[in-house]
Amino acid sequence: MSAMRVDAKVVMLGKESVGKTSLVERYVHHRFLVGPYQNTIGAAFVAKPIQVGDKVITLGIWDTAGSERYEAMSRIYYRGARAAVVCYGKSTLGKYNKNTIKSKRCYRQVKCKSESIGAQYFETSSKTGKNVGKFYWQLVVSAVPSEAFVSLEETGVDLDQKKDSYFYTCCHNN
Ligand SMILES: Nc1nc2c(ncn2[C@@H]2O[C@H](COP(=O)(O)OP(=O)(O)OP(=O)(O)O)[C@@H](O)[C@H]2O)c(=O)[nH]1
Repeated sequence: MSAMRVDAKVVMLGKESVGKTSLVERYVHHRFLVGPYQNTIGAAFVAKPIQVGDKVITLGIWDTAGSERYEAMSRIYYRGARAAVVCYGKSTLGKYNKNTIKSKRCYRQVKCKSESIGAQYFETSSKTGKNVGKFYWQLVVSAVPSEAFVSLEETGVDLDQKKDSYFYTCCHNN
């Protein structure tokens, strides 16, 4: 059996229950799982083939467990990753009234933090699918090495977009 070729490894990070698995599920299986919340144990791997022009590119996604119990293990999954996605849950921030000063300050802090490290910032909803496609396309463009694309011009990939490999994603997990 031949080993699967992965063009780019990406890692999903973030605290427990912020919506990492749901974001992967929405993209890979086009679904939103309802029912009792099941926390990830250790980490889960999923390979997602993507058609880019006439070539298929494979994104290897490591969905790490958010529970502090697995924090030491998560570091193993960073190694060799071409992009890291730091997820945080809107419900974590939104437990305050959205318009309170405290809540607004939290939003601003996350955006400032992402800007300060040159990360790209997205707000997504795995339930409705809002912004998920856009977010992953940007992730693919940033993470997949240029040589893996057949012709960047043909596929419409803008090389200028290929500089940032850190992402902050606010998941609408409320
Ligand atoms: N309404 C809504 N709920 C969401 C969304 N994304 C996630 N959730 C819910 O938030 C809870 C946690 O989602 P998960 O995707 O399992 O979270 P996780 O970050 O993978 O959690 P760990 O595996 O513990 O690290 C689940 O009950 C989801 O149904 C979303 O976009 N909208």
